[in-house]
Amino acid sequence: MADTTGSEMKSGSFMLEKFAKIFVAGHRGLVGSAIVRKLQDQGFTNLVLRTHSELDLTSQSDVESFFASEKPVYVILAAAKVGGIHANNTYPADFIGVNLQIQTNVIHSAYKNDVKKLLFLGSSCIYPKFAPQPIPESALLTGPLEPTNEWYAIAKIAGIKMCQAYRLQHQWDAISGMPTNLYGQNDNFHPENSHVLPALMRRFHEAKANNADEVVVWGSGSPLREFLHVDDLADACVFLMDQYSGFEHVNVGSGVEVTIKELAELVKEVVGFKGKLVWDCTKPDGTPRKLMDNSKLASLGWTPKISLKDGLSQTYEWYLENVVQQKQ
Ligand SMILES: NC(=O)C1=CN([C@@H]2O[C@H](COP(=O)(O)OP(=O)(O)OC[C@H]3O[C@@H](n4cnc5c(N)ncnc54)[C@H](OP(=O)(O)O)[C@@H]3O)[C@@H](O)[C@H]2O)C=CC1
Ligand SMILES: C[C@H]1O[C@H](OP(=O)(O)OP(=O)(O)OC[C@H]2O[C@@H](n3cnc4c(=O)[nH]c(N)nc43)[C@H](O)[C@@H]2O)[C@@H](O)[C@@H](O)C1=O
Repeated sequence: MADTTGSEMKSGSFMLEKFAKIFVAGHRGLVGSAIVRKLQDQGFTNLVLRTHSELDLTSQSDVESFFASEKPVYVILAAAKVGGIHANNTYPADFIGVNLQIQTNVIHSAYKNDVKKLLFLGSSCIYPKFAPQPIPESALLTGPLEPTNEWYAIAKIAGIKMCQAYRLQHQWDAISGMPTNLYGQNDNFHPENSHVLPALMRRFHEAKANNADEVVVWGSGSPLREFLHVDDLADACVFLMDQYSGFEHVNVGSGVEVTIKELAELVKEVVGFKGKLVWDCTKPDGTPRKLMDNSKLASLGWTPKISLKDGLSQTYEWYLENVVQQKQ
C-alpha cells in the first residue's frame, strides 16, 4: 500500500511522448473535441478515438475488449452524461447511473491494461452548496450538495475517490481535474437540456432572427457562475497530464465570475438582440455561487488566457457557421 496521499508518481514524460497512444474518451463532445485539437496542435499523432456508437462505455465487456486490444498508454476521460440544471434535475437516474458505469469501466480497464496515466474530469458541482468562496479543493465532502445536481455530483465524487483508491492500493497514476462551468465550440445548444451559456446564445439568436420583443431567462438572475473557455480547459488538461501526479484533485477555473443577469446581458450584446429580458422564477436557480479557488493550479504554473468577452464572440461565430448554417 502506498504511504502518502500527496506523493508524486511521475510515470513518464508526457510532452515528449508524441507517438504514445492516447485514448481521448468523448472526443466529439465540448471537452473531448477541444482536447483532441490541443493534442494535435502540440504534435501528438497517435490518438485513439471511438464514437459512442462504436464503443458504448457503459458496457463493461466492450470497454475491457477495447483496452485489451488497443492498449492505450494514456487516457483522458471526457465522456460522460452531461447537461444543465434542467437535465440534471429531470434525469437523476441517468446522471448517477451512466456516469458511474462509464467511469468505473474506463478507470478499471485502464488500470488492468497497464495504462501509464489517466486523467478523470469531474465538475465544480462536487462541492457543498454553501462551500466557502472561492472554493478550495479541501472543501470536498464538508457539507450537503446542491439538490439539482447531487446525483451527478455523487458520481463525480466517486470518480475522484476511485482514482485515489487505485493510486493508494496499486500506486497507479490516476489524477482528477475539476473544471468550472465551460463553454465554446461543439457545446450542446439544446433549448432545455444544455447549460445556461449555449441555451441563452441560441435563444437570443432565434429571438433576433424572429424579431421577437423579449427573451425568457430562467431563475432570478442572481446566481453567480465562473466560466472558462474550453480551449483553456484543454490546455490545462494537457498541462496536468504532463506536470501533475498527486492524490488530490485540482480545480480548473478562470477566477472570473458573473451573475446570470450579467451573463445574459453579455450574450445579448454579442448576439445583437435588442429586446428585453423576462425572468422565469418558476425555474430553479441552483447553487447560489461556485467560484473555485484556482491557486493550486496557478502555483503549478498554469493560468487561463481567454477572456469571457472574447470567448463569447468566438463561440457565437462558431455557432453561426456550424449550427445555424448547417440547418439552412
Ligand atoms: N460542459 C461543462 O460545462 C462541464 C463539463 N465537465 C466535464 O467534462 C467532461 C466532458 O463534458 P462535455 O464535453 O461538456 O460533455 P458533452 O456532452 O459535450 O460530451 C460528452 C461526450 O461523451 C460521450 N458519451 C456519453 N455517453 C457515452 C457512452 N455511454 N459511451 C461512449 N461515449 C459516451 C458523448 O458522445 P455522444 O454525444 O455520442 O453521446 C460525448 O462525445 C465530463 O466529464 C463533464 O462532467 C465539467 C465541468 C463543466
Ligand atoms: C457545470 C455544472 O452545470 C450545472 O449546474 P449549473 O451551473 O446550475 O448549470 P446551468 O448552466 O444549467 O445553470 C446556471 C444558472 O443559469 C440559469 N439559467 C438561466 N437561463 C437558463 C437556461 O436557459 N438554461 C440553463 N441551463 N440555465 C439557465 C439557471 O437557472 C442557473 O441559475 C450542473 O447541473 C452540472 O452539470 C454542472 O456541473
